[in-house]
Amino acid sequence: MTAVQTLPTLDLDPFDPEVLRDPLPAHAALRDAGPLVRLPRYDTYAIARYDDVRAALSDWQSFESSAGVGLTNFRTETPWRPPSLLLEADPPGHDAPRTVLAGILGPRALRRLREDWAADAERLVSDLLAGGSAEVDAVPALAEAFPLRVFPDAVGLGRDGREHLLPYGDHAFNAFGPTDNALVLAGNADVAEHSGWVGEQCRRENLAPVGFGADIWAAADRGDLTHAQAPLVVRSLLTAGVDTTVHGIGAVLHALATTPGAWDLLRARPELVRGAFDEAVRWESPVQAFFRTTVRDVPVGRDGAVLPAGQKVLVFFAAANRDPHHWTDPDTFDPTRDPSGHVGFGMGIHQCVGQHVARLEAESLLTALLTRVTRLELTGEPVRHLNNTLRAWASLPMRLTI
Ligand code: HEM
Ligand SMILES: C=Cc1ccc(C(=O)O)cc1
Repeated sequence: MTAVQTLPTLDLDPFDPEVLRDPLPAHAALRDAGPLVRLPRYDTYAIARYDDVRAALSDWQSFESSAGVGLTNFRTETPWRPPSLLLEADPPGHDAPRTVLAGILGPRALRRLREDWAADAERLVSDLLAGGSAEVDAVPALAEAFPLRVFPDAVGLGRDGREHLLPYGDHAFNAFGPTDNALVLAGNADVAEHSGWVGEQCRRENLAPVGFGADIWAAADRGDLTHAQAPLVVRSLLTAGVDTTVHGIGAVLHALATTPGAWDLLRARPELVRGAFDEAVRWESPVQAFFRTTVRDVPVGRDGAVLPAGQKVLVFFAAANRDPHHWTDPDTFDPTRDPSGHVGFGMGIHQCVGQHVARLEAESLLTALLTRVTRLELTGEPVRHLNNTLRAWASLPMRLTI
């Protein structure tokens, strides 16, 4: 057994802005250091190798989420908002909300949206190309515009105030990091306003009679949830379901514009579109890492390392998704790769319950673009949007040639 003081140690700050801007060297250093690495900077630990990340995510009994999946330990510190009934819960409490959302967001339930979202995507792309080929910033014009056009309607939100959604989610994802870091402090000024608006939208009377929100409240009427739980489950959709897909779509557009031949390949082989989105989620990992908390002394890896009970440990989805011991040529975006097994949507009981929504949004938009656009290329330097948890683009200057 390797005592904690002899564990590999890195004086690494995963939330340093320069690491957030380019995390790849830090991820490689974490993988190379060992299956379990001490990060004394935050009195925490890191797991970055694919096999060990997958093992930790699959062992919720040893690695719990109910102490929070950020650096804050809910056992000893006050969360900034009431904990999520899914993300920050474990069985048995996690079970009912998860079963309800899995039913509402499952592939079958989404069939009714496929036609509407395809039409919405075609309208958005047609408007962009009304004057022929176009030069756009693909982040606001496509990556933000399409999810914000279809998802709030699918949830059943009213028309007003939707501009709160992105900044609310951005703050929520920052708040999984250190609560005293610059990104969190900058968000604190407006979080009450954004959070207040989001909370209001989760009330039954503010949701449309048809949509994911209404479905959640109907589940409460059936007794599958309590009525007290319903608004928090709606809040999960609003927290997890916007910024993630915006940055997932940003990632796949950037990947397709910068990988020679990829756009032509998808135009010739539209059946590759869904796989290409998952490959982008693997390659970019819009959600980089979440914490777990050890319930008992847990062995990690096969060299005798043991993580003591009660410790926060950062589980790096992004580092696992580029582990050369698991993936061939991991740093290459390859739309013909079979990306199954990637942990960009997590793994195990907390694996993303909205992944089918994300795939349908991406597929709808990409299909509309591939039909009309013969060439997609960058026309300027992309600009990163920094966040403690999200890997994101602030700007993607592009030319869409028809
Ligand atoms: C590209 C888009 C997305 C990415 C990369 C993503 C990523 C993830 C990841 C990594 C997890 C696991 C968290 C953990 O293990 O602690 C997760 C969970 C979750 N996601 Fe997603 N997500 C995306 C889109 C969505 C959407 C569109 C929704 C809602 C419609 C959603 C709702 C959720 C919820 C509620 C959970 C918690 C599940 C549970 O704890 O049982 N996500 N997501
Ligand atoms: C993957 C991110 C995520 C963020 C928030 C929630 C939630 O609030 O339940 C779930 C997932």
